[in-house]
Amino acid sequence: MKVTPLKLDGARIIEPIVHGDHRGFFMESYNEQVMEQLGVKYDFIQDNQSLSAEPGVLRGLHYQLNPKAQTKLIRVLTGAIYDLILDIRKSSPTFGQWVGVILTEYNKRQLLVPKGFAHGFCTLTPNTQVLYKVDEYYSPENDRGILWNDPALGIDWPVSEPLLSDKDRKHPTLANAELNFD
Ligand SMILES: Cc1cn([C@H]2C[C@H](O)[C@@H](COP(=O)(O)OP(=O)(O)O[C@H]3O[C@H](C)C(=O)[C@H](O)[C@H]3O)O2)c(=O)[nH]c1=O
Repeated sequence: MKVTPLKLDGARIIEPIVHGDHRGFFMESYNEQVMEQLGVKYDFIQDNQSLSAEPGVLRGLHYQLNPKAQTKLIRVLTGAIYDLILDIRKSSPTFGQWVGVILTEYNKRQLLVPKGFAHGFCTLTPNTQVLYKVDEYYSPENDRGILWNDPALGIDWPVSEPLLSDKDRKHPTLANAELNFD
């Protein structure tokens, strides 16, 4: 397993070892001991899965407020996504900065999103299934979002008119978002 830090402190790309043979492949998609040896120790307690039927579906940008903030470990089971994280830690030198990565069923890359980040993705293929682990339970009362196309962020999404949930159409901009991350 390989861990590569991203430019936003705490965010990392995780690449598992893939054992290919004439039948296909096998991989340990998650191994707590190996992750801990690589300095990635989290107590994940919930697995999530979403299916997006069409390319151009955009889910995000989501986060949960403290004390229910979530670390997320995201991977793609089928299809491909442009996965994006936004630093919303007010004291961070990279506050308001974002990074996007391509996760696919073929590159098998995983994105580790620490607490204090908003997260979202845009699907690049039909029938895209995303799996992710979180270390805090879902908390609707602490569920918040930031507008996907907030002009102040200048996010370079691979789609201009995404398919959004009603909820995701109505999030505030970062400047007006409720934040409680140091
Ligand atoms: C997140 C979550 C949602 N739900 C229910 C609430 C709604 O009735 C339904 C769909 O929820 P939502 O529209 O928030 O799902 P997504 O738009 O895919 O959002 C998710 O995907 C983006 C990219 C994220 O990063 C978030 O973790 C997560 O919010 O599932 C649950 O029952 N448990 C949960 O943990």
